[in-house]
Amino acid sequence: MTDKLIIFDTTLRDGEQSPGASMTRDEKLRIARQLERLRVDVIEAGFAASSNGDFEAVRAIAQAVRESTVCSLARANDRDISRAAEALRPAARSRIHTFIATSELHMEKKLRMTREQVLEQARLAVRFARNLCDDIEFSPEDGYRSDPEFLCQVIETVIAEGATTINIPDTVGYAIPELYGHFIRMLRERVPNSDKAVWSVHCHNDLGMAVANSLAGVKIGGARQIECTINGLGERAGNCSLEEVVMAVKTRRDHFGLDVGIDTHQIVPASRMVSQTTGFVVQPNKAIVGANAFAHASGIHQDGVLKARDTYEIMRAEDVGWTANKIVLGKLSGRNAFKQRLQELGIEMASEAEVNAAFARFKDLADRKSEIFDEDIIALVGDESVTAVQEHYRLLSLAQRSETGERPHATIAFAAGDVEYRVESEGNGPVDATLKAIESKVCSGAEMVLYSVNAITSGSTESQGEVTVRLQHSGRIVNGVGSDPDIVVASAKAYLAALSKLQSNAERVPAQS
Ligand SMILES: CC(=O)SCCNC(=O)CCNC(=O)[C@H](O)C(C)(C)COP(=O)(O)OP(=O)(O)OC[C@H]1O[C@@H](n2cnc3c(N)ncnc32)[C@H](O)[C@@H]1OP(=O)(O)O
Ligand SMILES: CC(C)C(=O)C(=O)O
Repeated sequence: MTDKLIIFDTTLRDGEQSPGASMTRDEKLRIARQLERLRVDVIEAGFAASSNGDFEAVRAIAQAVRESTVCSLARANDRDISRAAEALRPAARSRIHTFIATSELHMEKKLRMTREQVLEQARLAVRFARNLCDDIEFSPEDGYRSDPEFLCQVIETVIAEGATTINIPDTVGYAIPELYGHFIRMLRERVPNSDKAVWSVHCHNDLGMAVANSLAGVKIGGARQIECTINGLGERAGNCSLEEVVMAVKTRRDHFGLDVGIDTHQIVPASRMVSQTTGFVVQPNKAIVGANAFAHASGIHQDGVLKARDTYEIMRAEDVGWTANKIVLGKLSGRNAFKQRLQELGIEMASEAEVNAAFARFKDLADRKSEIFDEDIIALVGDESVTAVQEHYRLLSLAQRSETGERPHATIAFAAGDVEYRVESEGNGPVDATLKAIESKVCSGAEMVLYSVNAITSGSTESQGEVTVRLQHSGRIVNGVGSDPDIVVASAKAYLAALSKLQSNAERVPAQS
């Protein structure tokens, strides 16, 4: 048994089976390149026989990816397997993954086949696939709910035909960690030729236990491959999440004693890419990749983390691809976190009494506002000039043109202090064109981390639109809000307001890295 745990990513196959997560060839290719940067061992690129589009996606990935093994799923029949082999032909390393259900329920009700027929079809499928590819994975679908006696017979047969990986799916997420772990172990002990294949686990999250079940399959069962997806995407409630399982094995190496080849710094970029591509938002409290996974909002924790990060952090945010952990100031924050933020903003208070007075104002504000931004703190420490310079950039006029089939175009006049500018730009949409035009002159280099639109008077189309723009630059975050019945105008106002704050902060507070 090796000490290496193989990470088999199926975001592009099982992940794509999430209703609404369908991806184009180019989107899949982009994600596959990121999975290669993440250094996953196997990329299940799709189900080549399912459509011409998926065939092309698998082929494009097989052509582009050099470091990871590229795999296609195929039913246990010659047509599916031939399509998979054809799509995978350009790959440097390829795998055919064939499957057939072995539970009584699936065989009788779905396949309408007897045990003997399923056993024979599995045997013939693996034999056929093995003539086309050296690396063959076999999955007895609904394996966990299958009769162990029959399952062992099927597995022994396919290993004898040349299957190199045996994957035991908990297709419907019915397993419990300890039971699943012992199930895998029992199979490995009972199948006479079990040591001729790598054993793999594939768990679904219907009861929220996909990660725990996979880890039990490894620890108790001795599996050495985990099938998983970025952000836990997948059929129904999803699959075992790659980021969680990888960081569990790495963080608790003392328990698992296994190596994984993943470059963990690529985890957050991969998570963002999958989320942006599929439109599946990552919940803030999601382990590893959620926005709050390394954020501290309560005073006692903030105090601990500021003194020694490991008081409340078992992993480093930077190690999974975040730029840093976060101290979020709000009503539960304490004096130490507040003082630290003052220091970061370059604000020096004359005495402890002044700090205490500012802290009292901060708590008061925090009772009314859920998150306190840097500009709030600057304002509450008593500098009246903030309001005056916030108006540095002002919208004078805006004209924009968008027509079906043409790129939207915006022309803007705005003032920066006493100077007036007139700028224009094209963009993906009218708002994009407008903000690009402004940025072409201001050259702030700020990153937009939030853009949101709300109807502020009523829910109808006649209401005023309120746009909030959040910009980040040199470790500083500012919000700009603008309202107007025309949301393009509201967007321009919000963007200029945020730029004004950035500009005023930059002037008054020395930028820090
Ligand atoms: C647990 C899993 O995640 S398995 C993977 C699930 N993923 C997908 O199904 C996505 C891709 N699927 C598809 O594009 C289509 O279902 C296709 C192209 C595979 C098949 O489409 P169709 O030929 O129209 O069949 P349809 O999907 O309606 O039914 C599936 C057929 O495959 C059979 N089948 C199901 N699994 C297998 C298998 N592993 N091996 C062989 N045959 C199988 C079913 O019994 C059924 O046969 P029938 O038509 O004789 O009743
Ligand atoms: C094809 C197999 C591995 C599968 O996705 C499942 O059983 O969930």
